[in-house]
Amino acid sequence: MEKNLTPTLVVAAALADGQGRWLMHRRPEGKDHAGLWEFPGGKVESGETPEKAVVREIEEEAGLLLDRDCIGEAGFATSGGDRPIVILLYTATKWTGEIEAREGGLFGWFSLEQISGLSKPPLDIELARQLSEKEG
Ligand SMILES: Nc1nc2c([nH]c(=O)n2[C@@H]2O[C@H](COP(=O)(O)OP(=O)(O)OP(=O)(O)O)[C@@H](O)[C@H]2O)c(=O)[nH]1
Repeated sequence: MEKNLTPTLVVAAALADGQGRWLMHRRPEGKDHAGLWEFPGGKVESGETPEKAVVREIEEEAGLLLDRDCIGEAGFATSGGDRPIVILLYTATKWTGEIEAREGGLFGWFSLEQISGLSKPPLDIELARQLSEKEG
């Protein structure tokens, strides 16, 4: 049977604290990329727009409700292989709520320079590079 090479669409958000720091999530044990730092987010569900998905994922994962009017496009990255994915990265500057690691793992605020030194999945290296180019 032919392989399904249609990529899974993943959305992620770079939340800005307004002082040059960005929110990163260290993935919990037992998930893909456990222990690595990435931009919080997840898979777009069937019938959902990417913007709606990023708002849903950040609430599910971090307990923060993003203001949809303050979401911007920051970049994207793609991977091939057996399980191809496309990740769209958004910036977010406004939200309500307090950070809570609802699906485990750990959250932290980092400068772009610190982010470049964190252990990240391959696609996040590219996303962080694009974010630095745009916001650095
Ligand atoms: N959320 C997120 N996922 C990323 C990033 N970079 C990256 O390679 N991924 C990969 O993209 C996929 C996203 O899946 P996820 O596990 O976060 O999404 P989800 O919560 O909807 O999935 P679930 O069905 O496993 O609960 C994972 O394989 C993850 O490792 C990133 O910056 N953010």
